[in-house]
Amino acid sequence: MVNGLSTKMSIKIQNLSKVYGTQRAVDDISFEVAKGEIVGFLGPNGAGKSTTMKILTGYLPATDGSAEVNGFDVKTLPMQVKSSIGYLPEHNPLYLDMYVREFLEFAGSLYGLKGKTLQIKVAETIEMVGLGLEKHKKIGQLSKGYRQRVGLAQALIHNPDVLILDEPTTGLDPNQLVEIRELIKSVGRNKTVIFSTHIMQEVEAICDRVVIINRGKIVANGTLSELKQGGKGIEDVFRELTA
Ligand SMILES: Nc1ncnc2c1ncn2[C@@H]1O[C@H](COP(=O)(O)OP(=O)(O)OP(=O)(O)O)[C@@H](O)[C@H]1O
Repeated sequence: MVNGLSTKMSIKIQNLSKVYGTQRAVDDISFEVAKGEIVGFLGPNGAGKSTTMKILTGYLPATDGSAEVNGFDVKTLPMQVKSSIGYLPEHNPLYLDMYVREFLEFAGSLYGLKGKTLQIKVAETIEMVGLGLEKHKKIGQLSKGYRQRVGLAQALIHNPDVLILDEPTTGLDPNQLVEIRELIKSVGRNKTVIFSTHIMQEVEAICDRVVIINRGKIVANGTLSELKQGGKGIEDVFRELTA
């Protein structure tokens, strides 16, 4: 049992590889994320985190191996995978000219929500991510932290079981950082979350477990206490494994 939920696997990656030209960006990796877990996906720049996440979300095809979300294979059942996940990409592409509410209505409509159900879902999600005071603004008028909230809202609009967040707190000021972290933690109470980050305190604050990737290979997979055995800090562990 993890977080009181069953240990059914929400994410299952087996012998996954991605080759770009001559570069093996992801090299035969395997790991699983159980239902209800919050897993930190760590690794230095260029380690293969975004590539793995893009394969999981169906944005990129794998070269080899398999990836499943909620039991659905990303290659053979991409639509089921897309409706099971909420994805916040690293460079959170938003339509700056759209109003917050308008954008979220658009995002919800892509998942087949319409009419009253769509309106209710948009209103609930705006409240959930704390966008209430900013909801009448255009996205281009929002601060970076609030744009991230819009990104999280579009990831949550269809109430997915699994959240895949690629560096959700990069570039935020310390106040926004704490707020977005709290938000991830609270929405993660009843969802499976995998998120990448370079901030080690974040890992300590949010994660049940950590997977570390280096040069396309998994170099660690365990709970924080397992990785920190011997009294080491998570930063030391990270540096030793990825130097
Ligand atoms: N479309 C692409 N074409 C060619 N090479 C790519 C492409 N996308 C990523 N790469 C390369 O694959 C490797 C892994 O990149 P990826 O973006 O997955 O790393 P990352 O761990 O997310 O890095 P960061 O922490 O900097 O975001 C890098 O060497 C990168 O240059």
